[in-house]
This record gives sequence, structure tokens and C-alpha cells, in this order.
Amino acid sequence: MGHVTDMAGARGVWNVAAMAEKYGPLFKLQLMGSVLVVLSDPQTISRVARKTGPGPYMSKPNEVYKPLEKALTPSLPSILTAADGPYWKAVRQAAAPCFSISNLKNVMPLVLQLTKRVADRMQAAAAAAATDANNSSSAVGGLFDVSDAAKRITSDVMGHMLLGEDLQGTLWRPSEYLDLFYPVLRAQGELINNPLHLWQVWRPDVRLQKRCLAKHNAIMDGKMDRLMAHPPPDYTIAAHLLQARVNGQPLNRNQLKTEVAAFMAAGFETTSHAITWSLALLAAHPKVQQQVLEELAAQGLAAGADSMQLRDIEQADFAALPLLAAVIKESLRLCPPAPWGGTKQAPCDVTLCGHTVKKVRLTQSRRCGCDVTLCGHTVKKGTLVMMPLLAVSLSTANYGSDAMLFKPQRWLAGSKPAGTAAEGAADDDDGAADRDQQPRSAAGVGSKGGSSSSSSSSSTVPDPQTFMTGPRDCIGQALAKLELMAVLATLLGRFEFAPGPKLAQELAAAAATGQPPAAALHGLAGVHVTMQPEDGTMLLRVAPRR
Ligand code: HEM
Repeated sequence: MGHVTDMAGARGVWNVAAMAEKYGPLFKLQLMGSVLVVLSDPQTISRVARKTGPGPYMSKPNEVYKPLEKALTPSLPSILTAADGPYWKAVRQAAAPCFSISNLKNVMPLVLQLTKRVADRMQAAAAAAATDANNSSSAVGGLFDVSDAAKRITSDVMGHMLLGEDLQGTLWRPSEYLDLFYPVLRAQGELINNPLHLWQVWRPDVRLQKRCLAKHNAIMDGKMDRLMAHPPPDYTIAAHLLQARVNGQPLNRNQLKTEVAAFMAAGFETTSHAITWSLALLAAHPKVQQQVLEELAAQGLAAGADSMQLRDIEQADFAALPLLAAVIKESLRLCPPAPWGGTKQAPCDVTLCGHTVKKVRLTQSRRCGCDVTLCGHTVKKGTLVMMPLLAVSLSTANYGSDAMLFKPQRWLAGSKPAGTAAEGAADDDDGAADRDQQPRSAAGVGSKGGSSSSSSSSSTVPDPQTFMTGPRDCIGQALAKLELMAVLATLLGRFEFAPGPKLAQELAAAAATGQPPAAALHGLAGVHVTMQPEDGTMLLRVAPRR
């Protein structure tokens, strides 16, 4: 099919998505001596990821996730990377209560406070642009980096939730952690692509990455010193982790450090990109943005003639904002922050999709025991089964010929009568003629059935593949959904968002070649573990709503 490097690098996941489109919902890649099965059918993915249902449960293979452990010394497994077993279970059970509905109620005021700090900053940027005598641009509003702002909000949320610490990102104080995080993430991405990378010490980029990793390690050591000296507040994830027991023993300092780093990274990064991509997609689809505004206004959540009347969103409002929830689902579909999804390993031979995948040896020393059949194909014991979410999202078999179009109304099917204003607006924006409301084989995917126990109302339940399903699903998904709804409602009720110069240029280029706006966003994106703006920024024009 190609070279192994087709899968590596910032664009590798798009190549795998293109292969899935060409070869179907289950195909096999041979990587050196190993066989990798790639799935893009949502039902088969649910079947593989869940513990219940037909067939054996597939565990997470630690060796695949090992490069993610290299950011800290010593490199230890974390909740994110450990294979299913007593260690992972103890950490997961200890942390789970932090994401309960009752605990998240306390997080809502914090999210609002942090978002309003960002709104003040946006207001200032818009005001400065309005009074700037040198501003020759006819475009309305001030330029604002929403990617930077989103990272500041979500990292501050995690600072409080994880350690009870105010990281002051939304006060625009310098943050050593944020400055370092992206070089560290890129170093990890490089490591996944090329495990020899960190030994190539003659390369200046490798030396820089090594320095970043060492500094990141030192920051986490500092956090541990503080944690040991001053026990964190009871509501924090760290406090819960201190209660974890593995075979009767508490986590040692290095295990605790590893978990704190894993929660911090997994908790702030993905959600910040989800906010960024949602705002960028709405900037590129002004009619949908207008519909969202009308939905917010109907609930008293949008600035009108008297902006003093604007009230804060509450969790109880979420159910009355189905279009905003659908916009979030559609953004997570088109720009999944974790586009590689998850990888599992067949514990024995499994049948999937009616195909048989032969017994393999991953390494010289590991021998496989039995075969596994998936969808009628037998996947042999030891085979790695990869479930890249971007391949699920872009598959026309799953979402029809309009899979690349931003159509939030596809998630309203069944819950909204056909022909609502929202549907019309979204269709017009992408010029989509196809009004078929049902996602194809993913029709059941957005339903409550596949979501985890932490999900809230059906209107806010994203496609379960966004957060994976089963025991290794995303532990933080309820927090992520809360942040997305609260941050987006607060910002969209106050500001109008339009493309900044770079996005406008990409959109024009895409339109000139007959490509949809999502292709323009993909053109600006790169995958370094997560899908993020390749240059780290997303400049949009922001103008206060009147
Ligand atoms: C839009 C935001 C988010 C997305 C798209 C997302 C996506 C995912 C995905 C796809 C997985 C499965 C990875 C795999 O199987 O390899 C995962 C796992 C995980 N996520 Fe998230 N996540 C988000 C937000 C969060 C937040 C807010 C937190 C924590 C506060 C979090 C913490 C974790 C952890 C700890 C795991 C590993 C769970 C386990 O294996 O038991 N995530 N996430």
C-alpha cells in the first residue's frame, strides 16, 4: 500500500484515513515484522473496545503507548498508557469520583470565571482594533488567538481540578508549563514516528527537545515537592490519587508524578483543541453561527441591546441548546483532538467483520496463542488493532458522501423535525444538496447506547468514538463536555467570530478548488499526538455582539 513512513509524521493519520476510505472498514497493514489491523467501522470499534458483548475483551498494549511515557524520568506507565491490570484499575477507580456529576457542579463556576477573563481580553482586542487609526483593514473586529486562549482556560481548569493550584494562564501570566508543553508533545510525536530519534544527539532539534523534556521533568518534580509538603484539597484528582492502593500499597512518588503529568496533559490539551476547532468551524460557517446565537438568545444567553441582561449559563441550560451540542459533536467528528483514537491487542484469535487475520509474532520472543475473528475476519492473537477516529469520521461509508461537510444537523436527526432553520442554515453554508439526515452506519453511534456512564443528556452526548467506549474510554469526557458547552456558549453569546487572515486565505484556496471549509481547517492542522493548529495559533476576528 505504501511505505511505513506514510503513517508517520504530522499528516500520517490522514493517509490512514484515505486508506480506510479506499480499502474499507477493516484492513491489514504489515509494519516490518508486525501486523496491524485498522478499523474504521463504528460498530466494530464499539465491539472491540467494550468488555461486554460477543468475543473476548482486548486490552490496551502498553508497548504501543510507551513513547508517551518518555516525557518523564523514570518512564513509568500511567492511567493513559498502562495495560489493563491492577495498577491501571486502582488509579482509574481512585480518580473516577472527581468526574461525578456532583463534583463537576463545583467546577462550573470556575469554568465561567476563567472564560470571562478571556472574554475581557477579547473585548480589549476588539476595542483596540476599533480605535486603531492605522487599521486599514475593512474587516470588523480585532484579531485574537483563540487557540492560545482555549489552552489558558483548560490548563487553568486542570490546575485547579488536579492540584488545587491557580496556574494563572487566563491572567496571561507567563507559564513555564504551557511554554514547554508543545515542544515536549512534539518530541513525543517524533519518538512515536522514530524511536531512535532521541539518540540522534547530533541533531540540534533533538538537543532542544531533550532540554525541554528535562525541564518538564523538573517542573513535575517541583509539583511533587509541593504536593508532599502541602496535601492538596479534598476535591482534587491528586487528593484522590493519594488514596489509590495497588496491592495494598499507595502510589510511590514517581508513580504519583507520572499520573499528575498524564492527567494534566490529557485533561487540558484535547479540550483546548476542541474549543479552537469548534470556533474556527463556526467562523467558517457564519449561518450556523447565527443559528447558534439565536438558540442562545432564546435562553437569555446572548448579548442583546442591553448586555447587562446577559446571564451566566448553568448546567440546566445544556438540554435547551441542542444545536450547540450538535455543533460540538460535528466539530469533534471533523477535527477529532485525539485522531488516532485507541489501539488494542487481540488476546486470542477474534473474528471481526468476517475477516480472518492470521496469527502473528510481534517480536521474536512473543508467540501468539489463538486467533480472533472480527466481522468475520479472524484476527490472530497478539495482533494490534488500531481504531483511528479520523478514519471513522471521514469515511463516506459511515457518514455518506457529505462526510467532509460541516453539518451539525446530522446529529439532530430524530430529535428535531426536518426542515428546521438550523438545518437549512447549515446546508446553505456548505452548499450541500444532500439533505439525508441519517449518518450511515454510524446512525446509532450518537445515541445514548454507546456512551459511558458519565454522559449527561442525550443532546450533549458526542459520538462515543470521540472518547472511545468500554473500560478504557475517556475518564474526563463529562468534564470536557461541560467545558465545551460552557466556554462556547459564553463566548458565542458575547462575540461574533470570523476567519482571521490565514484561515480566510485557506478557505478561499479550498473554495477555488471546490473543497469544503473543513478541508481548509485540515490544511492548517497537524497531528503531534493530538490534532492541533500546525503553527500553534488560530487567529480569528472577534467583534462584540450588539
Ligand atoms: C475533547 C476532549 C477530549 C477528548 C477528545 C478525549 C479523548 C480521549 C480518547 C480517545 C481516549 C482513549 C485513548 C486510548 O484509548 O488510547 C481518552 C482517554 C483518556 N482521557 Fe480523554 N479526551 C478528552 C478530554 C479529557 C479530559 C478533560 C481528561 C481529564 C481530566 C481526560 C483524561 C483521559 C484519561 C486519563 C484517559 C485514559 C483513560 C483510561 O485508559 O482509563 N480526557 N481520551
